[in-house]
Amino acid sequence: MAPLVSLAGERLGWGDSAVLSDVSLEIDPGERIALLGRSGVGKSTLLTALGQRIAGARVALVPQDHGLVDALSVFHNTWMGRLDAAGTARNLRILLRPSATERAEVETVLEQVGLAGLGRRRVGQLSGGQRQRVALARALLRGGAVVLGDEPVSALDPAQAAELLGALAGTFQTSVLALHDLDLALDTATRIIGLKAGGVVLDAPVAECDRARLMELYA
Ligand SMILES: Nc1ncnc2c1ncn2[C@@H]1O[C@H](COP(=O)(O)OP(=O)(O)OP(=O)(O)O)[C@@H](O)[C@H]1O
Repeated sequence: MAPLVSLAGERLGWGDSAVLSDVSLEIDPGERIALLGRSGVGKSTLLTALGQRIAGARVALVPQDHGLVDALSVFHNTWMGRLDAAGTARNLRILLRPSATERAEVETVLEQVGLAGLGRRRVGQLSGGQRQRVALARALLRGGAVVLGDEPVSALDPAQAAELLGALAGTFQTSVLALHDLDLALDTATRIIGLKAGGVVLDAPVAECDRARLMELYA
């Protein structure tokens, strides 16, 4: 089985400045990877690099800042996940007058994230947790083989977080999710990648990880 993406001794960063050095890893279809490490260590940098390098698979993103347009409705922000599936004319028509089918498709994912009935609400009027759930709904509507998420459930309570990670697992075969909740990582991932001091210092199946080992990433 060919890996989805393969990095070999790569230096990752922004412009001339390296954030991570000598990064070597392969990600296979079906893996559920939790990406861990202290704030600023380079989790977003690695996720960005993976998003740029995964070829031949449809990828959905849940960015840390949610990437929403406040002035638009929940429906429109959710539909953005599908913008690439239609031409400009159809997208403009959907922006102005979505069909019953398109509304129903969006409502299905809004129900999955607990936002049923809020399609007409402006995103600017939502709470932080609701905004994060719109970003998750957009990824679910987009669908595909892979989801890359940057703290995708950080604004949710533990039960909601577990439920929505389950929804992602039900839609996407492969996931790479930066998480800060170690228990959630241990409960939901198949593999843990830990970053520290400019590199990957842990890359192991979840069965070989426990809380103490993960805590070393934050020491
Ligand atoms: N878009 C960007 N342009 C330039 N530099 C960036 C960009 N994103 C992150 N950086 C820099 O890369 C370094 C690593 O940041 P990154 O966001 O990857 O860490 P992180 O582990 O995701 O942090 P956090 O947990 O706080 O989100 C930081 O020094 C940051 O300033």
